[in-house]
Amino acid sequence: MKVNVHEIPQGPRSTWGDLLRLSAGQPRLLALTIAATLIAQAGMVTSLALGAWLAGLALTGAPESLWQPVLWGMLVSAVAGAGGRWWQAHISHAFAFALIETLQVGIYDGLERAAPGGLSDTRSGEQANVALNDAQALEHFFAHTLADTIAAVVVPLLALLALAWIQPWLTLVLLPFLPTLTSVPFWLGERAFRQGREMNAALAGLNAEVIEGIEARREILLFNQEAAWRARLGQYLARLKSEQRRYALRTGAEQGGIELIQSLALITALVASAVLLEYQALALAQVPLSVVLVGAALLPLAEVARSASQLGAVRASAARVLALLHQRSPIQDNGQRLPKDASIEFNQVVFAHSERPVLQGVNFRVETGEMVALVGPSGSGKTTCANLLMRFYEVQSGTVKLGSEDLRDIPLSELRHWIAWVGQEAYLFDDSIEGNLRLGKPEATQQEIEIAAHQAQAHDFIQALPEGYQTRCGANGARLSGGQRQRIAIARALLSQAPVLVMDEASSSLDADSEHALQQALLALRGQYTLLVVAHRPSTIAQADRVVLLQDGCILDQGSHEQLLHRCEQYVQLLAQPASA
Ligand SMILES: Nc1ncnc2c1ncn2[C@@H]1O[C@H](COP(=O)(O)OP(=O)(O)OP(=O)(O)O)[C@@H](O)[C@H]1O
Repeated sequence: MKVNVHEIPQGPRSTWGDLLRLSAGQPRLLALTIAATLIAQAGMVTSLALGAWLAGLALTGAPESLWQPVLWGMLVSAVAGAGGRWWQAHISHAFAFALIETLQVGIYDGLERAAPGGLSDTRSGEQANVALNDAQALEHFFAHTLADTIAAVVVPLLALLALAWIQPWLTLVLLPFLPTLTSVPFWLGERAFRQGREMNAALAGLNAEVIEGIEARREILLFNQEAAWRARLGQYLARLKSEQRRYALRTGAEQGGIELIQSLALITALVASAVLLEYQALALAQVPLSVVLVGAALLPLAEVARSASQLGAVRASAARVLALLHQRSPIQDNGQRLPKDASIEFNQVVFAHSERPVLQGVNFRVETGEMVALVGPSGSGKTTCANLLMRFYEVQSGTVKLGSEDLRDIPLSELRHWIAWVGQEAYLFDDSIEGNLRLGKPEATQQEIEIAAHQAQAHDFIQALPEGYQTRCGANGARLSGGQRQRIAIARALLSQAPVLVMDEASSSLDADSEHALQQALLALRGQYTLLVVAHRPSTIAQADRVVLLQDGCILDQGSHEQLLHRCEQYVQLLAQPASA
């Protein structure tokens, strides 16, 4: 049985509860982990207890016939303990990895639900930190802390019962120390959580800074900012160091407290044994065994208390992972209807980014098979229209329709089948060109791939590359030119066979060949697809059946290129500005 991570209840009170519920999703592995931990601890304690018992008997002249069976008993239980320890290492990690796998899937689902709007304020390095470091921090909790805690209840309990059977006073003198010992991590529990949270935040900030520095290394070099970047890294490192120091000081104080209580308990038990010996309430032969049982009652608890003093960081990691698991999608996906055709309609669309108005009552239509160019000054809201059509964001009022159906009534997966999107900076994976194209249709035949590449005017340049379709693109297509990247992105979109193509034309300048090839590609697609192009180049705009001119989030005019040239002064001015249309 696997727990659905989305069903885990929300709220700060339930961090540990949520982790326990998650653990219960793997009952077999959890039971085996506990069993292995118990065998490991019981084997070790039994072996020591038998040795101590034999030593006690030897003090009073035990019969030699006992030696051999007891030695065998010690050997068997020591081997069982060692086997249990080996099995525990194996099974506890299998248990932890099964849970981490569930969590990782939940984390990626959460990141996907939040993308691309919900996490725009979170740096990718911080998101990576949750997906990798925080999830791994929980591995330690599942693999070690959980089963050890359960064993730390069972083994000391059995040891105390055995001690009570030998001499009840020894159990009684130990009793007050046990809850005191286990309560140490709770004394500063909230502080540990706060410190863990700050330490994780500092680490995530450092990760984000390093990743941003790697991504922007060209800009850092070009603007001579290496020293400034190193100084920023230094600040993040200093913050991390100070948080780690604070965390280590508190952990150290807690561990010192644990050592002290453990020593006091041991001293009390030894003094009590001496007094009981004095008053002949304890036989000399029982002393070694009692000492071992006192250790068996104290040590597992002290061990768990010691590892619990490290749980602040684990709880902080858990809180971040759980927050991501509970991340709600800003987009509701409960539509049931299918588009009737490939037409697009914006009807009185209003949209704001964090209360900053972007679109203010936008109306326009794109008929099936028509090519419409969305133009306007930078920041006028063109890309936002494309994002709303892809339902990356939700309109605040008005409607966006595809095939006469409100987008909110169409299942998202269906919408993605109907609309293919080519962004300004479409991401290419560090895979072969063919691998990148297959993202559009994983099961595509070589012939389908080549037809799409032909349509996107990409086939010839791909063939000319040393390894053709098997050429690696480099991280984010670094080995290709801007024009080549965009043509591969178009081919990938065409391969998906969606009848609507939304293209955010690259605003950066392209070389003449690439520009010509892109124009040819668009010409070839005209009439076959419904094309909505966020256009920046006069050559693209001139190809469109109609042009929609946006300014400050409103439609200023719409009509054919020629009509606007004749009647709209702002349109003429916009076209006159180089690469800003
Ligand atoms: N994630 C965001 N958060 C806040 N504001 C945003 C966000 N994305 C865009 N904006 C703002 O919304 C407005 C419209 O942006 P949009 O990208 O739609 O403009 P555009 O017309 O496509 O510009 P360009 O031609 O420069 O790409 C701009 O003022 C921009 O600053």
